Amino acid sequence: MEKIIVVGANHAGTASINTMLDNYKNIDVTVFDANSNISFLGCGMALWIGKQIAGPEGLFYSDKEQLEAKGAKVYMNTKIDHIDYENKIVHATTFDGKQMESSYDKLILATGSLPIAPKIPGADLQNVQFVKLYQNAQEVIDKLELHPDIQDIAVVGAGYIGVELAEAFQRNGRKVRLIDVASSSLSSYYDPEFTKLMDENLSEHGIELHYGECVQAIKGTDKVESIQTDKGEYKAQMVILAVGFKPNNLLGDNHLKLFKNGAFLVDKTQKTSDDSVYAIGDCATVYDNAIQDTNYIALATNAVRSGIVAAHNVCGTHLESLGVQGSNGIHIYGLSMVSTGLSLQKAKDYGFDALATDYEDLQKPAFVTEDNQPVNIRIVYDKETRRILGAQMASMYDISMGIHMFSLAIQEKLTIDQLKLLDLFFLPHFNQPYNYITMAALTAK
Ligand SMILES: Cc1cc2nc3c(=O)[nH]c(=O)nc-3n(C[C@H](O)[C@H](O)[C@H](O)COP(=O)(O)OP(=O)(O)OC[C@H]3O[C@@H](n4cnc5c(N)ncnc54)[C@H](O)[C@@H]3O)c2cc1C
Ligand SMILES: NC(=O)C1=CN([C@@H]2O[C@H](COP(=O)(O)OP(=O)(O)OC[C@H]3O[C@@H](n4cnc5c(N)ncnc54)[C@H](O)[C@@H]3O)[C@@H](O)[C@H]2O)C=CC1
Repeated sequence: MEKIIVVGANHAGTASINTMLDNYKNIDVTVFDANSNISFLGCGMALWIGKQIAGPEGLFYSDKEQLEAKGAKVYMNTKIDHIDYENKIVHATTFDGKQMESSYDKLILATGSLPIAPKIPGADLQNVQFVKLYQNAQEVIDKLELHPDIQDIAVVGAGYIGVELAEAFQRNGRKVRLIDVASSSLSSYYDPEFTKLMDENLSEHGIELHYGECVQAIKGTDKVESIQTDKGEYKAQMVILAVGFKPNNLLGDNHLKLFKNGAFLVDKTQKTSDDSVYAIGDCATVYDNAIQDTNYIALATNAVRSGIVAAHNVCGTHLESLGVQGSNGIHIYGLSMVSTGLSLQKAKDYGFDALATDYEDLQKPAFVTEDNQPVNIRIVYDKETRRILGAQMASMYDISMGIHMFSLAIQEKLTIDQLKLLDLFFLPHFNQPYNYITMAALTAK
């Protein structure tokens, strides 16, 4: 019987374990996770802090018992310290400090990512918080409930986590300052024409924006009292550090080949440079269809799909990943923004001779007065090949489903010209006969 070990049972690991156990017999699956819980949906953290959901109960979709009921052996609170790749043995420390080892035929690394820790004085003060695990969210919430004197919260990093938490803390009644070195929020996902909409939205709801500011120190005696940037010092009784993720490659041991940011380099079957070892989720690279090359994009959606792909390959069915576009979305005070592929700025940074076509219109014909909102769309494409490289959409209307089509367009290497006459249905309840997608494509240079 083939012995498979999975290290890490969060989104990527759980997807691979379920796929193996649901589809294959005669396999022996052993799982190790250093944490006490699995499958926490981090996206729910902001909703929980902002009191938009009652509590964290619904934010888990799997656990040790469910995986064991399917036949896996699951060791929680058990950290793999070292892997002997030559003899195919993992060495672990259990929750009660005991050492154990286990051998494998195939190994799946799903060790995820770690929050980047900015190297600044004061980062070890009380109430300086990372926000990745369920326990992190619980700690923040406990502190907010127990310490009403925490009134000023500085959120460092205006990426996805920072923006979502800024809204959450403001909804929780706190004064929020959002600090980023970049000149806007969400700068790696959207162009300024779109981030402007988000930043106006945040400002209108009382979030104080401090962009183009570099954090130099967090100050206080035991607890945080203020945060110092190159442009000013701001009161803060809590500081959230959300400046991105780095791949957790600690088990690579100079044995596995790494991508430039340290992620385990994998092929389209999720196999690493060692034939017996696969890597999935945030610890691994992805194939990025927008740039048609290897890349690193940390998202739960990628984690789940890469887990499915690895599971089939490990169990003997050849399956290649289709690649990803980094499709993502955010919803802040009713404003929905979705994007896929490259922004115009990013496309240029990658060396594309890129153009963008923009369009703004109402979602539905003007005679529809109910729930009819303006929509902004930008489609980014390559000037020479006309290949669609990315798309961004923003509206107070729920335009989220539209971006999936652009995700597929990038995956299938469609051109902006093919989009011009694409059959898109029309019904006034939903859209316009000359809808903004068609119009953006038709008006592309
Ligand atoms: C606040 C927040 C909101 C987010 N919102 C979204 C969203 O809306 N949409 C989206 O697509 N993505 C979102 N993400 C990103 C998403 O959570 C990650 O991409 C996803 O968690 C990656 O899953 P993973 O299983 O690869 O890694 P991780 O979630 O990092 O899990 C890795 C697992 O490996 C275990 N592990 C690590 N090392 C060892 C070891 N040595 N021994 C044993 N076990 C080990 C850890 O305990 C952990 O359980 C969000 C993240 C956060 C923090
Ligand atoms: N809705 C979604 O899809 C969500 C996705 N995620 C994913 O989780 C991962 C981690 O999210 P984030 O931590 O928000 O990363 P991020 O990459 O989205 O944003 C990090 C931000 O920190 C800024 N930054 C970097 N160094 C800084 C410094 N020293 N000082 C101030 N600002 C600094 C960057 O300019 C950037 O705006 C990302 O891959 C993200 O896509 C997280 C939350 C929600």
